[in-house]
Amino acid sequence: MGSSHGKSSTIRNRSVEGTVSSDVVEICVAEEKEEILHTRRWKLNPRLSRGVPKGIEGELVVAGWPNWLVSVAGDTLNGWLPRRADTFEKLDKIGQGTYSNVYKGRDLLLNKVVALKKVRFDNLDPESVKFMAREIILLRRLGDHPNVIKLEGVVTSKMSCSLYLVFDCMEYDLNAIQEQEEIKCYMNQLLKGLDHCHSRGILHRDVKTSNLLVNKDGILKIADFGLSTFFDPEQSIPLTSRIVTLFYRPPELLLGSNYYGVGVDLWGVGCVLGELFTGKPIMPGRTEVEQLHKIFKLCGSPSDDFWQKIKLPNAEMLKPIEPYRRILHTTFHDLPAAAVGLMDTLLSIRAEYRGTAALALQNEFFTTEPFACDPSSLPQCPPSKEINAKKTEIEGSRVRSYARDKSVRAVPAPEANAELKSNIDRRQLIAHSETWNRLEKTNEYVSGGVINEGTNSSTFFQVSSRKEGSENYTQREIRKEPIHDIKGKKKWSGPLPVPSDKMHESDGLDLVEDDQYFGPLPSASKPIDVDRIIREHDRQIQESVERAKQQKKLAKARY
Ligand SMILES: Nc1ncnc2c1ncn2[C@@H]1O[C@H](COP(=O)(O)OP(=O)(O)OP(=O)(O)O)[C@@H](O)[C@H]1O
Repeated sequence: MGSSHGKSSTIRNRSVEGTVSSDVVEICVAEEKEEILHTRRWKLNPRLSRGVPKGIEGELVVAGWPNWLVSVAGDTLNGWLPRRADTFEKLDKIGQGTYSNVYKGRDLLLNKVVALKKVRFDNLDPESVKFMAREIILLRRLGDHPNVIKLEGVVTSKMSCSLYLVFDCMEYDLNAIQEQEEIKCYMNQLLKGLDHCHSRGILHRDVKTSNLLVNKDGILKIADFGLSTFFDPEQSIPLTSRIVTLFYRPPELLLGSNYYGVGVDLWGVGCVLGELFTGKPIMPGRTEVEQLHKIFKLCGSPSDDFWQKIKLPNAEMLKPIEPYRRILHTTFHDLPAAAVGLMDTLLSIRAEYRGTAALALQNEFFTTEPFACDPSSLPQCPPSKEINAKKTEIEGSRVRSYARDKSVRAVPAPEANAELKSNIDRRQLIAHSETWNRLEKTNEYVSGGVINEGTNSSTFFQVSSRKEGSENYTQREIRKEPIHDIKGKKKWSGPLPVPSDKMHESDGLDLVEDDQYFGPLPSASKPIDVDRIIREHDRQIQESVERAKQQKKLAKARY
């Protein structure tokens, strides 16, 4: 586990409910600024980047790239031409993320089916543009690897002010799988993809089953690099600890470490491995504190020696009163021994014991029978992603069998929603801090084209409770579903206010309207009050947690 360096140790005042005080976030913001600087350092390193010689910027703009994108991702665009919107035909909607809608499309030039990820930008929010540009930079750096989603191109369009990322179109999400040979096959591909990312100096930082996509040939590709970052293998540059979807977040991040490496992704791989065997997330915490508690209950709590040596910001407050024994092997006694062996390594509390993706590929799990099957022999399980997208409205693809259980009753979970809100705000915050950083450092306002979809966060969490089963590792399950059905009608917004829930399903024509002209951007007229956003954010979470507590009390009193 990384140690705390310098200013991180000044982080304090973290409340037990998992809310974060503004000074904590201030430091996180500062660290994210460092991270962005780090990214710049990588960009400027001639070994890692071609850089944009003077004059090339002009050429890029002449080539049709919008100014705003050239200014933040110029070197990455070098050698690329923007694709015209009318060279694609938009077909069905096949997915929806917090920040994007994903459509199946046809590349009319190559006569090939592709996925078009339409990225939403908040109104007058150029920092979101920069955030997105970072995703493009990372994806281009990753290049072409069979197990990493390939960015085939970028499409820009004037009228709708949208940006589309073009990817290979994948047919399936990674569902629960029964056969060991199949799980080995997918895990093998996942680790190869991850090894490629790490060897290119990139941490994914959001490894989870829903970000692992599979095509009809059984090829798994790691997708969604929206939270990814460049990293320093020596772990000398601080990174934010507020990333990775909660269920898959490693203990060092929950304890507030800002110096971490490949271990954060390997922890996620361990969670995915368990989930593929059991069919549900193995540690579904609802808050950061509960997540850490679940981790300690399953993986054991660290020794006193560890707590004494560790200098992580939240360590003191989060140390369990009673130590927990590691019960991974007993909990998963039904699973093949080699699988639990690999989980045991990947789910090490100490990040350095998790090893690397390359080492995991040599694990006994892969070298003993039954061996991984060939991707081409994997069963082609219907439904396709289009059907899946529709099905998601009702039951959510990864928990289908679970949802069929009559005893499952969906109840809104304020804490879970608070967590989601927190995640959404976090990305927003990172984006804000990024701009703020630039404004402070260069005294320059971002200019360029604002892409405004008028939409914002648009997913919700639903917590399903069921009768406790024999497994002691999961009593509750949280499903993530789109708020909108496939026709774009709002289903249920959950208790949290969604800032803007307009959906632009009718913007399907924007891909065939005209070329890539972007007018000048309105400049940011007013600095963003990051503190205010953070205070408001913390207050909302606190309120949600309080409400949840009240509800629990009331429910107890009733029975
Ligand atoms: N290349 C692809 N082929 C098929 N479907 C895809 C592809 N890329 C994304 N999707 C679908 O769209 C969904 C959203 O995509 P993605 O996760 O990249 O968006 P996001 O806005 O970054 O989401 P998140 O909320 O996970 O951060 C995915 O869960 C997946 O189902």
